Amino acid sequence: MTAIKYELIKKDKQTGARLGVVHTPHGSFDTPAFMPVGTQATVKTMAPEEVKEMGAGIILSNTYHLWLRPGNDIIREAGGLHKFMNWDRAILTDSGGFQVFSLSDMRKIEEEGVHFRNHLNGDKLFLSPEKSMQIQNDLGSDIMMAFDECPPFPATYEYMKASVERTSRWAERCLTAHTNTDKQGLFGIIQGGEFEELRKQSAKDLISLDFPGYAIGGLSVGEPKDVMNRVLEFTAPLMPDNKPRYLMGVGSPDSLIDGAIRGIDMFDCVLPTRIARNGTFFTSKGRLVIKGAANARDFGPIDDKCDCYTCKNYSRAYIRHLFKAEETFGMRLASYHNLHFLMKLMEKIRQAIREDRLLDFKEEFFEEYGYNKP
Ligand SMILES: O=c1[nH]cnc2c(CCNCC3CCCCC3)c3[nH]c(NCc4cccs4)nc3cc12
Ligand SMILES: [Zn+2]
Repeated sequence: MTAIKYELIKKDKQTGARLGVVHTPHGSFDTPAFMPVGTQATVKTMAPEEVKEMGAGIILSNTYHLWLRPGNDIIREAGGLHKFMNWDRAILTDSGGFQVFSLSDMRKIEEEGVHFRNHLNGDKLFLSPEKSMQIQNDLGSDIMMAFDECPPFPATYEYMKASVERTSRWAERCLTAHTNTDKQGLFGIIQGGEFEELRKQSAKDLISLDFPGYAIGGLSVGEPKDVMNRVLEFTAPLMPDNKPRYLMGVGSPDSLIDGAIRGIDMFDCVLPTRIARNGTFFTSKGRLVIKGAANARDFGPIDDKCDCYTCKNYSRAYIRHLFKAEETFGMRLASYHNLHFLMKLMEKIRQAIREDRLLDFKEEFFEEYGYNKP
């Protein structure tokens, strides 16, 4: 059987949303799904058991970081990333390319690959489609991402066209280099910025290579949300109906709902754990910054609509104290709640698709969250 299989359960009658299941060698997960990010082989401050109990069937880890530290050789010798980090469900690794574009300013893109400097010690480094496949193979992830260029936003049509054509050539090289083991699935990444012609060309090139799944790249890089939604509107329908669609780097609660409505199945974003570390919480009534003085004597939960461990056992006053005292337990409680909030949001989206009422759900959620406020 191929490493990755997508099972389409049903389509929402109101929108392009679909309910599905992705099957991997390390178990299956329901879609639309949010995938917690574990950049350096850990979902920051969370134990794997906690990530499991909040319902995650897949997490992400980062090829670029793990290649540099501790090194893909050490992880291979440890028996692979699942064993190394004690996570026995699915893992998706990115190609490492995006970090090169977002972390290292010193870089040179050539046909062969990308030359750049190690952001930790300044050493000269080189990453190519073949090198990326070798590292991901050593990590042993269930879903690997093709090596692509995520162009800067905005970019000229000429730059974007040349970039899309190179990304398509790199995708073919990834497929050739990919050991095509039954263990690992390789996803192609559709680029093209906001240009419909280029998105069509990128999709056509990649679909002809018959990947088990596809991602939409080049978004959530600073463009306005209506631009992202417009690009999704004409890009998602270009993608095979019977394969997973992964929107990279998204996102905030409104973007998760808007992405699901346009037919996206998989999402990843560093937001929930990143904002948790400075005491910002997702709640049903919008974001809450816990350090605000108003919370000093608030003995209620972070969110009275939430049933997570944090909200069942600790008050806003206590959590504010932990952050003011720089106690790391505060970051754990915040990470747990924020991840749980997004996992619960995805469950509500899946339920709304089952009931053919995703647009109604969006209205209700946006109203209560405060997205409709001017
Ligand atoms: O075209 C793309 N190609 C490849 N990766 C992309 C990513 C990284 C997705 N998360 C990877 C994770 C792997 C595991 C560790 C954490 C990242 C993107 N992230 C964003 N926006 C969010 C952004 C985050 C930072 C700057 S923009 N747009 C993205 C576009 C691309
Ligand atoms: Zn909670």
